[in-house]
Parts: sequence; structure tokens; C-alpha cells
Amino acid sequence: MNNTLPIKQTARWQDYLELCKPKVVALLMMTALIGMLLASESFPAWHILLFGNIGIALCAASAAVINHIVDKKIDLVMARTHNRPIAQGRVEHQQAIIFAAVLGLLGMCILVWLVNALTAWLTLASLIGYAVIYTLLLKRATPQNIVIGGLAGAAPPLLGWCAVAGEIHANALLLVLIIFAWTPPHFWALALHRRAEYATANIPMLPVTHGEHYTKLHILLYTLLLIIITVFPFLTGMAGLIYLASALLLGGRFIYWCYQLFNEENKKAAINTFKFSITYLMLLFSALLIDHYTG
Ligand code: HEM
Ligand SMILES: CC(C)=CCC/C(C)=C/CC/C(C)=C/COP(=O)(O)OP(=O)(O)O
Repeated sequence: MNNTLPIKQTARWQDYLELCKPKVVALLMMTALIGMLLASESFPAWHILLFGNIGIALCAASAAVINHIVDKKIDLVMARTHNRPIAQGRVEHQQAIIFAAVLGLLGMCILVWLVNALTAWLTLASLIGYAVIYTLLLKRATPQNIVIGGLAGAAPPLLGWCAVAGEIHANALLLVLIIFAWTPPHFWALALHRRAEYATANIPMLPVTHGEHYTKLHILLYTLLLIIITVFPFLTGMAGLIYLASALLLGGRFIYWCYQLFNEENKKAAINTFKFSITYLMLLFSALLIDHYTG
């Protein structure tokens, strides 16, 4: 990797799309949409589904753009993020700030005027939670950065629920809790795989500050906590047996990957655990939805 200043290039539309972290936002939106669908016994009003999802997606994309602006120097140092549009100077600071502001303002206007004020304010809190509290403050300050900052990424099912029901419901908080417990195994698995890069960038991620064994142990503990929490929707009557069976099977597979992390022979265990974490969340939320419409 070359750390010299990049030669100035012009921005393409793909650069602006990349700034929005489209794949991450896509999964966030899946959890928001399922939050919306679970909030209603029948089918939510189409305009809430449409404008709620667009508004939340625009705000999440705005937060992602701010993350790229704030992390420009860090991104340049790490191989995984070295080619990002702002780090490479393809998108200039000012252009990026305007882009983030337009996305965020448009998203907020849609939520305030076409959805409801509660959803709008909670979405704004999540935007600030990720872009300012996590990225600007916690990421550089403590190895617990992603545990606390994870709350912003865990919020979308609550945002979706509030868009439809207009209230903060205990079931929605349970969905937030699931993603909150899922975030440490999701991220620390990647951080293990990229430990050297985080060390070079001087970011205090858990594998850098406390070593690999300690991180693996914490991935295992959070995964066990996650499995326990995923049983709650069944215990509270929010979901039925289809969901319970899926949650336990998926949880079992997650534990298998945690076990593989401790197996020194398996060099790909960390990156495969990270990849599985994404499949896990997609399938777990799909199971909630299937259970909702068939139970
Ligand atoms: C503070 C909380 C979180 C942290 C620190 C985090 C960290 C990361 C990082 C560093 C990557 C980049 C991997 C790469 O470039 O290859 C990533 C990828 C990803 N994350 Fe997270 N994540 C968090 C929360 C979430 C949440 C809440 C979701 C969705 C519900 C999510 C979904 C994804 C997806 C889908 C990818 C794959 C993106 C791709 O393949 O380009 N993450 N995460
Ligand atoms: C309004 C709303 C719902 C906001 C949610 C914001 C959001 C996009 C959360 C995703 C979390 C995430 C990808 C963290 C990684 O950041 P990082 O800086 O550690 O990763 P990087 O090194 O890949 O940039």
C-alpha cells in the first residue's frame, strides 16, 4: 500500500454511492422494514412503508458519508479503506459535506412531514450516535467503542416500528437488543482479521488493546448472550415456534464459528465469522417475518 498523497481525480456517481455504504444501509433497511411489518397485525399503510424507509435510508446514508469525512486520514492508512473516494481525494471535503447535508435534511423532512415526529427525532439521534458519538469520539477513545456505538446501528427496527405505530413498544426494544448484542461478534471478528491495520492506524480496537485471545473470548460471550436474547421474542409471545427453531439453529451455527476462532489451524475463521454474522442477521429477521405472517 502507498501512503503518499493521492493524485487528484474526478468524482463519478459510483463514488457518491460508495460514500453511502450501500450494503450496510441495505441490511439496516431490511431490519427497519421488518420492524414496520411486525408493528402491525395487518399490513401497514403503503405511504408509511415508502416514506418511512426512504427517510430512514437517507439519514443512514448521510451518517455514512459523515463517517467517511471524519475518517479520511484513518481510511488512507488502512488497506481495506485506502481507496475510498474521500481518502483518495476523488470527492472533496466540501462536496462531501454538501452531499451529507442534502441527504440528512431530505431524510429528516420526509420523516417529519410524511411519517411522524417521533420517528424523525429517533432517526436523528441514531445519525448523531453513529456519525458523531461513535465515529468522532468513541472510535478513537476506547475499545468499547463499538459496544456503545452499536446502539445507533441497532436502532432501525425501532425506527421502523415507530413509523407505523407512533410509539416506542417493548417488542421493538427487544429487536434493538438483538442487534445490540450481535454487533460485537460482527465487528470484532473483522477487527481480528484486520488487527494489524487497526494497530497501524492507532485505533484502539479490542484485538489491538487486549489481544486476540481476549477478543475471541468476548466474541463467544456476546454470542452466548445473543442466543439467550433471541429466545425472548418466543418467551414473550411476540414470535412462535418457526422463529424459535430458526433462532436456535442459527445460534448453533454462530457458536460453531466461535469455536473455529479458537482453532489455530483455521486461518480463515475470523473473516468467515464476520461473513456469517451478516447472513445470521438476515436469516434471523427473515424468520421473524415468516413467523409473523404464518403463525
Ligand atoms: C457500531 C456498529 C458496527 C460496526 C463498528 C460495524 C463495522 C463494520 C465494518 C468495519 C465493515 C466493513 C467490512 C469491509 O469493508 O469489508 C462492516 C460491514 C458490514 N456491516 Fe457492519 N458494523 C456495525 C454495525 C452494523 C449493522 C447494525 C449492520 C446492519 C444491520 C451492519 C451490516 C454490515 C454489512 C451488511 C456489511 C458488509 C458490507 C460489504 O460487504 O460491503 N453493520 N461492518
Ligand atoms: C440513522 C441511522 C440508522 C444511522 C445508522 C448509521 C450506520 C450507517 C451504521 C452502520 C455502522 C457501521 C457500518 C459502522 C462501521 O463504521 P467504521 O468507521 O468502524 O467502519 P469503516 O472503517 O468501514 O468506515
